[in-house]
Amino acid sequence: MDNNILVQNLCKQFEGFSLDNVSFKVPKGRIVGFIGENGAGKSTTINLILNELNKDSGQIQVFGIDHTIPTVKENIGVVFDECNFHDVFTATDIEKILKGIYKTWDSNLFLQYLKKFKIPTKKTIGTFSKGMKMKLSIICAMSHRPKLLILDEATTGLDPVVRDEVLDLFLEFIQDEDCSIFFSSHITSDIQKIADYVILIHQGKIIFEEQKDNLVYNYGVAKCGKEKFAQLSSDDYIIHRTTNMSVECLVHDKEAFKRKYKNIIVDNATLEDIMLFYVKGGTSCED
Ligand SMILES: Nc1ncnc2c1ncn2[C@@H]1O[C@H](COP(=O)(O)OP(=O)(O)OP(=O)(O)O)[C@@H](O)[C@H]1O
Repeated sequence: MDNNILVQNLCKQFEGFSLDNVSFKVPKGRIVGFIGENGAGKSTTINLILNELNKDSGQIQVFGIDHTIPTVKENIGVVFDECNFHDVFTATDIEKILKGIYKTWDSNLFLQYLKKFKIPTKKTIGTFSKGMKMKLSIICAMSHRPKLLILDEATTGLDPVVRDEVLDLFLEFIQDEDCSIFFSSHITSDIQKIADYVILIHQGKIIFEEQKDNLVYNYGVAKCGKEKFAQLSSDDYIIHRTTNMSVECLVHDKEAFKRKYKNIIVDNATLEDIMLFYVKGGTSCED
């Protein structure tokens, strides 16, 4: 079993939205970033994996077995974009509760994380800032030593310094080759920084599942005037969009493109650029 998550032909219909034949995998020892616009279907997919929602059809395996088998959840650490702990509790109270739930709870690890992220043990959560609540949620998800972390917008609300520390913690986590992280975020720079694979979902459909290095090292944005654009072969770019005077094209092999079209400027493409091309569209090359 090479994958900690395997999703095949997953479908879920809501009024006005459908998750449409979604398939992807989260390999062991890897971080997979899940990106897409608001309402694309990221949280729905995550809730289906966690069996918080019932699927209409398709298969979901976690750790090589059906995701509905109760023992599966014991090995998953989950963080949502909101802290679900009650305001009257302290971090120490939360520890007592979670210690009773998870057989693998590691109190020393929990205390180390609290210290590292400067979370007070005796103050009530009601007095915490949003960032402190987020950090506590992440710490709790990791302190029972899960094999899989599922994070839905978990770094939103953290300042850049703390985000960086948390991302380092995630990288440390997958040093154990059995562990994986499935990570949705609107902060594409976080995903660009730590993900091994990137999945883009748009309007309930998977647009691509790609190695991050392929996206950031090989994709590019070519910029030219309308006359030069008219001379391009449509096989050499994926999508184009027209601005007032010029045309921008997303290309999947910037070096090959530069060799063929020596007088056209090609910039590196960030994950955000790539996502915007696919999501906002432009004019696809078939048009
Ligand atoms: N329980 C539900 N009942 C009806 N519709 C739902 C339900 N949950 C989600 N939806 C709809 O499914 C669509 C996808 O929502 P989802 O929360 O999965 O998107 P998302 O990609 O996580 O978005 P965001 O980035 O804004 O969190 C939306 O149109 C939403 O209104």
